[in-house]
Amino acid sequence: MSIAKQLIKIGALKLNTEKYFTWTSGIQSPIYCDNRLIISYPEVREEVIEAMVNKIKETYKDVDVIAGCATAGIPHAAWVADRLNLPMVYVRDKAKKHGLNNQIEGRINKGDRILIIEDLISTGGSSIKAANAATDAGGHVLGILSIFSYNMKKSLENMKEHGYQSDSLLTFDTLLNELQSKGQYDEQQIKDLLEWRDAF
Ligand SMILES: O=P(O)(O)OC[C@H]1O[C@H](OP(=O)(O)OP(=O)(O)O)[C@H](O)[C@@H]1O
Ligand SMILES: O=C(O)c1cc(=O)[nH]c(=O)[nH]1
Repeated sequence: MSIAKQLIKIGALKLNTEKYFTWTSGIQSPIYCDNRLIISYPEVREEVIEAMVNKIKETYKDVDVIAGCATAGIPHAAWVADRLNLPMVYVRDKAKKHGLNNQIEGRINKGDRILIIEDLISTGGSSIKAANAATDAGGHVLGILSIFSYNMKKSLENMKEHGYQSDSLLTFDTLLNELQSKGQYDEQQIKDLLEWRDAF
């Protein structure tokens, strides 16, 4: 089953046009995709890991270190790193205020080729912040691989501005097609959602 179908099946998609969701960027959105649910479904996470591993073998075969973007990217990074027998790190959104004051947990050696694993990209702000931290730590970021992207202009511009390649297993457009073909959302709802997304 496709990842779009799986996300719909496990109830990861929430639509509420009455009360908008607040995203991490502050954007108010009628839709929320909770990819965190994937960890509770072995068959879905297996599909995600396999798709990520295939993408890495095809596009990022020189990668040295898999980096999970905290928090929702961490489990996927761990499973992928394990499958590829590669070192792993994870990157917090900011440095800890106690202990070793680390932003990155795990070891990055100078020149390590790093792939950032993220569960979802809206504006791209979180994954770019993680990629910048990995670069500051001496790594060379090959790209950012996410499960899902809204494909907002904002994120595409942000990635370009920072010079990061970005790939997603699934985009908003494909997901909406799936929702429409299942008859879950009608044509007008799909049109409204696309218009809303295109405003960013
Ligand atoms: O592309 P962006 O605009 O940055 O938005 C996407 C980010 O938002 C969510 O994380 P959240 O901040 O909710 O934290 P979590 O991963 O700890 O759940 C998601 O997991 C991404 O990291
Ligand atoms: O941008 C976000 O914060 C965000 C959007 C979304 O659909 N799902 C999510 O987990 N975070």
